[in-house]
Amino acid sequence: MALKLHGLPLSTCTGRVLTIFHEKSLDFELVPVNLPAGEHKQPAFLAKNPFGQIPVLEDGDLTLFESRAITAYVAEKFKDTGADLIRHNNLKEAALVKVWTEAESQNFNPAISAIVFQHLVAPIYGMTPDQAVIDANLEKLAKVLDVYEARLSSTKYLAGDFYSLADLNHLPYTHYFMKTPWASLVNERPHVKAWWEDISSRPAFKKVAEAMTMGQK
Ligand SMILES: N[C@@H](CCC(=O)N[C@@H](CSO)C(=O)NCC(=O)O)C(=O)O
Repeated sequence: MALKLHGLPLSTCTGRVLTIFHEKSLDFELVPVNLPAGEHKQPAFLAKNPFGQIPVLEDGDLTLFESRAITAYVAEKFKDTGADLIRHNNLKEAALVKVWTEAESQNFNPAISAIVFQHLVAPIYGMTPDQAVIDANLEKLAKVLDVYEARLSSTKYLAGDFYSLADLNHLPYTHYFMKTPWASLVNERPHVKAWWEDISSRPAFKKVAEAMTMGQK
């Protein structure tokens, strides 16, 4: 068993890696990390990821952290297995996958992750959601989704007319966002809505989504 993933099934960033594992039908071992007990801040885990966060992937003597770097590694290593997620035979398509993968990390993620944290995660830790933070990030997310709506009116997926790593990296946070009172931000944009329904209905993600609940239905 070469692939050992340290994380939790309900974790968004762990979910990115679990999703590509299923897209490629890879064997792997999921090693739970006890976040409530602070295991991820202990020396043994910090030796794997000095930033003290999940997920971490161990593949033989290679240890990786940062979920998007991990999904890119898996997509490259297993580029001839299962779905082609990085378009390695087409330089232009591969470049557009990189553009929209960065767009997720740099523009989409900061806004959506703040909303999901405040609304779903903070209460788990006994904290009151900060509505001002939510409102500010809803405004940012709306602007990002306007860009997505325009893009998706000309291509089926973000990088082109093919599903790619760029779409995959969006799945976990959007899954939780759709459980918040602001799912209309996606649903009121027809191309974004159709894109979300398409990518979230892929069998690989449906398997992962089953475990992605934070107490709510
Ligand atoms: N940029 C990194 C973020 C990892 C992260 O936030 N991990 C969270 C759980 S993800 O839901 C985490 O480990 N939180 C605990 C903490 O930060 O202390 C990545 O993409 O891997």
